[in-house]
Amino acid sequence: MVDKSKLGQPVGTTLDRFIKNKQDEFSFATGELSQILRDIGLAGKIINREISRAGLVDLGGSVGEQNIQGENQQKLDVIANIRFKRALRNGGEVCAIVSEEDDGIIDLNNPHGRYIVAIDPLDGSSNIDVNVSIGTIFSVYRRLSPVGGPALREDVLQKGDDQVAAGYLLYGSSTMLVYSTGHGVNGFTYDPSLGEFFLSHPNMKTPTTGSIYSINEGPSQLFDDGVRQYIQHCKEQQLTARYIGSLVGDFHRNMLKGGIYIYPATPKAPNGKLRLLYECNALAYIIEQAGGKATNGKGTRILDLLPNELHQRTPFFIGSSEMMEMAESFNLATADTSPVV
Ligand SMILES: O=P(O)(O)OC[C@H]1O[C@](O)(COP(=O)(O)O)[C@@H](O)[C@@H]1O
Repeated sequence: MVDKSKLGQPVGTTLDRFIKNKQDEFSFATGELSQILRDIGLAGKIINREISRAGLVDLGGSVGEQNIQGENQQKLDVIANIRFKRALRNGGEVCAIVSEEDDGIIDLNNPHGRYIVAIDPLDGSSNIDVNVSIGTIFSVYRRLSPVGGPALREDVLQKGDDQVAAGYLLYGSSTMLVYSTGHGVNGFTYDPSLGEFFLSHPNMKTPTTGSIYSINEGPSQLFDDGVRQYIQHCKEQQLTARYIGSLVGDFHRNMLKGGIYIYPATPKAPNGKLRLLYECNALAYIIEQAGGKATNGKGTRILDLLPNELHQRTPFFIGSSEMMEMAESFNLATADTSPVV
């Protein structure tokens, strides 16, 4: 029975208070990581504002240039990239970031910062003009090189397992910030009237199985036999095909409801489309913290992949644990032995 007296009331704990309470639970915590999460939350609020008025102030459409990935940069891609860099520079804890939108390592002029951030400032941005959900994806690592000097390649080319925090913002029918520092996953919903994120999804867990499979089936004739057979299996089981084509939205829905998301390799794109550092690592960290799995479809955990370049891509299989095991059983049975990374 719904308690009607509570309907419409915001949940009490703000993002700031939650972060502070968590920090107090760890006597060794210095507050630096907390500051980074607050900075990301602040930049997220600004991006949320820009997205919600994009159609009114000519922020839709592309800037007429391509990013390092060869993709058309949208105006909001550029704005989001600037906003996150500025927030993290001003916060002072991050010495460098790597971004899906930039070629190399961006030094933030905080040589004493002990953290690195990898970010996709606005994922799925080709959907902006048609008002579909988009997102920001981020990973936080501790730097390996000595504090005081510039960040090095080894600082940014760490395994997903080395993340100390990761998460995403989803700009959807409501805006959410979901993150983990390795102690479970918590989700916060933005109340625009108060300008605050409130804890709305404490201790998120993904169901062990579900009824949704998400894959762009357009080029399915190019997929490995295993992937094609798994899709056929999903159809025979009468699972529901759901694919927005905007990773954060597809991921978030499946995490809440139970499902699997696949972006496989094709002969033209032997490592798939999605970027290990900016997209896959953070979501793999979140799904594992929520009880699910993420692999490259050939038995290797995403979080075990050691990147050797900033913009490296990987085939991506992520979701509920039982569905992942089933998908891998098809894919591995027909896999060739050539390495995928
Ligand atoms: O159109 P496709 O090939 O299915 O790809 C969709 C995927 O590409 C992405 O849009 C990549 O995002 P960007 O274009 O922002 O890099 C993901 O969000 C999405 O899951």
